[in-house]
Amino acid sequence: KAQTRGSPDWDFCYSLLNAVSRSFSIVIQQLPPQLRDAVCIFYLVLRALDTIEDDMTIPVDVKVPELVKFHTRLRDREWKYVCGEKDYRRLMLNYPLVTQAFLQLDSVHQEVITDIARRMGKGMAEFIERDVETVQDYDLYCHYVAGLTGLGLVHLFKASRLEHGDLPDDLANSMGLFLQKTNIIRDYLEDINEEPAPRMFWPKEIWGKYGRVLEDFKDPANSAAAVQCLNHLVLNVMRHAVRSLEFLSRLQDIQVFRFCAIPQVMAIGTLAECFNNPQVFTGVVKMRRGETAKYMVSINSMRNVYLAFAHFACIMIKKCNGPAQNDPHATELHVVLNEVL
Ligand SMILES: COc1cccc([C@H]2O[C@H](CC(=O)N[C@@H](CC(=O)O)C(=O)O)C(=O)N(CC(C)(C)C)c3ccc(Cl)cc32)c1OC
Repeated sequence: KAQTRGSPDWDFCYSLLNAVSRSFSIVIQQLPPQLRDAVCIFYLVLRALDTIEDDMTIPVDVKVPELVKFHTRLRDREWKYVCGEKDYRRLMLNYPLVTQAFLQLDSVHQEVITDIARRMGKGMAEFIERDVETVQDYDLYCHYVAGLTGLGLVHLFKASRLEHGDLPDDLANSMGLFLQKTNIIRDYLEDINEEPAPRMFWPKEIWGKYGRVLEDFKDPANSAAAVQCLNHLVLNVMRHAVRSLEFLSRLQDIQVFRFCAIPQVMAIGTLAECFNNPQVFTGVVKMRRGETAKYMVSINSMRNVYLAFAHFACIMIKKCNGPAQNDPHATELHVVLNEVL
């Protein structure tokens, strides 16, 4: 194509991707060429939208219109909105380079990314003005910020003609909820200590059964109640595991499969670490580094995904039969885990 305004700086876009998504950028770069650039730009576009949503120094009356209008900026070569910290700030400062690359994508890919950015920005704006109270709010918020990403990716897979199977919205949505809810659970301490103002997404309908205010769980004296709340939330997210496996089982391209499966395996590994673990309230619980690397190379088949899911499900079942045996939700988790198995 005749480059009307200089060719996009793809090296810069991929260096930004490496900066903002650590291990995951490697998996994106292994995608087939007809999908790789679209996913790289989709990731950076969503990361920019997320950076605006996350920046607590932006006044609400400025942030809400910015989020709602974000999708109209995708074609504006001059637009940038400098906010956020560190590598995310570098993304926002250099955002016109992302726009230049976005405008080189196939028009179908541009349309998918624009539609998701529009719906996500609108959803984020809705939750700037109200908190996550009920479990229904929790599912809706996670649908907006993560489920929509899953839906958009399915459209990109189809447009690139790499996937032809039936990948319905509720399965794609579950892929997002499984990842987002896991992050929300894992990041309790990081989020509640956030300056200048914490933004918490734990649904009050659940945590309200275990404490008066979310901060109560930071107090070691409330550790038993905090862990019971944590286990209740792990049970809630594990309900999406079966749909996540169903989605993965329908994929046809091996690189698309790895791209989708690796984050899901990391998520259930994180959940197994977090379940019944009081350290969630004193530090950030992560999978052991060696385990992450092992799964990055070994997740090449549905068989290996089942083995990984079964491995982590058994870790949680052992906790249900051991230290968590008196936890009211451990019994129900046992049922959900047996479904996974
Ligand atoms: C079918 O759906 C998917 C299939 C494959 C991957 C993802 C999903 O996985 C990463 C994985 C990732 O980004 N991992 C990070 C670790 C971390 O940030 O915790 C990393 O390894 O650096 C992730 O976390 N999110 C962010 C959301 C969950 C909000 C969607 C994400 C953001 C943009 C895109 Cl294009 C994709 C994803 C999917 O999205 C649901």
